Amino acid sequence: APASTYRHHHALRLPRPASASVRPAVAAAAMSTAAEQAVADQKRALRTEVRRALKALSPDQRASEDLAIQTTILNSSWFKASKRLCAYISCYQLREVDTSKILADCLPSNPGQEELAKDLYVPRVEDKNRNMRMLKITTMDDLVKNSMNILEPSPVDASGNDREDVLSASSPVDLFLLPGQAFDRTGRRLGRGGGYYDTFLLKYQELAKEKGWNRPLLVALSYSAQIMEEGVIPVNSTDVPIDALVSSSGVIPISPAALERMK
Ligand SMILES: Nc1nc2c(c(=O)[nH]1)N(C=O)[C@@H](CNc1ccc(C(=O)N[C@@H](CCC(=O)O)C(=O)O)cc1)CN2
Ligand SMILES: Nc1ncnc2c1ncn2[C@@H]1O[C@H](COP(=O)(O)OP(=O)(O)OP(=O)(O)O)[C@@H](O)[C@H]1O
Repeated sequence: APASTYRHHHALRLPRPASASVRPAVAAAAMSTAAEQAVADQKRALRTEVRRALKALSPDQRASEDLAIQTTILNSSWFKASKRLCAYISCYQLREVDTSKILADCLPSNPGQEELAKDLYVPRVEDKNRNMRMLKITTMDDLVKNSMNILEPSPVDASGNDREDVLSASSPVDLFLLPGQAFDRTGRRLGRGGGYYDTFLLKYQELAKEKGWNRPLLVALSYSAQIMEEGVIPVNSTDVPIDALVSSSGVIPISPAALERMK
């Protein structure tokens, strides 16, 4: 059943060293370095495999999946009801599912229409030490290309004011739209290997808990070629499970929260 699988998301499906089985109470975070290394190696191999599969997609195939995924999201009640969200700025060269129509829908289209817009926060990488912030933008003109060729907001706006950091905001985010390399129907998500999103999501979830906020829905956007069979994606204790997946075939709700909020 999806719900129980979800709860056991962090179970490591690897042969464990004998020492681990005689000490079953050992915390996942204290797992042996060898097991963590095996997971890291398996992740790297899977990323290479998926990168190859995505390169084989024709531009037409991609465009049709990009349209179907974005249309599903834009027409959904859960997206329409979201007032504040964090989303990624898709990078075509990295073969990420396009988010441009969704971003355009969130931003105010005309001056004076601000009240119809959603609050939109997008990632900015601060350093190679897994530090990423989510900063508020109000127009696509707020974005500049970084050294990785991904568009991201400058830390200050045109008037010289610091952009609002979502972790300093006084109200919660309703929805996260997440990128990734591979996903499965139990909620596992494989990123690009920087650990940026897992680190950020953990920080956000700690803040939400402290403030007594509802948890946001964590929704990943996926080409069909990125959806893996159960058990293929290796996970460790820092991987944050997703609530739902959107592919060109529609929404795949996974967590109890998604089953409740996305019907
Ligand atoms: N659109 C988008 N923005 C994002 C992310 C993302 O995955 N997608 N990130 C999520 O973390 C952060 C940036 N992290 C990134 C990590 C790796 C690469 C990248 O170009 N990786 C190459 C391989 C590089 C290598 O192995 O040397 C690749 O994946 O092909 C880009 C961004 C924040 N912003
Ligand atoms: N919350 C965290 N605290 C400390 N280290 C972390 C955390 N999250 C991830 N890491 C570390 O970051 C590195 C990359 O992690 P992993 O391979 O899971 O990234 P990913 O899922 O591909 O990336 P992302 O989360 O950016 O999508 C690993 O060494 C992992 O242990």
